[in-house]
Amino acid sequence: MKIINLNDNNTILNQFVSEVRNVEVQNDRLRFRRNLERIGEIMAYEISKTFTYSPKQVTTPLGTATVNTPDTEVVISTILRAGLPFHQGVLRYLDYAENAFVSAYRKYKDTLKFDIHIEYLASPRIDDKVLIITDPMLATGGSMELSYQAMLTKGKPAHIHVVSIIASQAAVDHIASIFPEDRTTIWCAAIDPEIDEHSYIVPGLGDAGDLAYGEKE
Ligand SMILES: O=P(O)(O)OC[C@H]1O[C@H](OP(=O)(O)OP(=O)(O)O)[C@H](O)[C@@H]1O
Ligand SMILES: O=c1cc[nH]c(=O)[nH]1
Ligand SMILES: [Mg+2]
Repeated sequence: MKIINLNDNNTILNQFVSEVRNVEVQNDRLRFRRNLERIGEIMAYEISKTFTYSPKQVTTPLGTATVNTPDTEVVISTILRAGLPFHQGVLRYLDYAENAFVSAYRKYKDTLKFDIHIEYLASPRIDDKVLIITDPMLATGGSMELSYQAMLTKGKPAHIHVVSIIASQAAVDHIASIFPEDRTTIWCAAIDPEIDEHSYIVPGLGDAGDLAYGEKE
């Protein structure tokens, strides 16, 4: 399994990741959502390097040009809520992609214990397509695991890109142990060392869904 941490190279991506983490900046919801989108745009560009391409003829006003364009069939799937702006960023570059939406939320039994509930799935068939599952946060990896299982009711993808912004080391290890080894790539912009007793990533950024859309009741 390939694990690609885009933080290994210094690019402008670091600025956007710094802003979503920063308590002085992250409460500007518009900027927070836009930064998730911008990171999604960069990730889409990086992932596009793995697609298959073939030459096509394009008629210009002055002649004919040959351009290699992608042939890969892509489904972009997102995990509600925090995945929405991230998904939007990825979709902005992969405009021919199909789309899927899964809801996953933590239902707390007490302040520390919770189950993850999947209640909604809207997806096309995914057989033999490239599945990109977007979620900015991978804490325990539980939401990603259950969302992927839900997606499998729609077929068997040719390849799975698990795309996040901040992943805990534990989540990366968990996903590497359960996703198909030869057909999965994990992309992230940071791997953080810990999760706390509430299963939040440390240092992380806090609650991505609340920062994007406001607190839940
Ligand atoms: O790896 P996990 O331990 O499952 O945690 C990560 C999940 O938590 C966040 O969603 P959350 O449950 O907060 O829902 P929200 O997007 O509606 O806020 C995040 O977007 C992931 O889906
Ligand atoms: O650190 C975390 C964990 C779960 N959900 C978040 O938004 N952040
Ligand atoms: Mg949340």
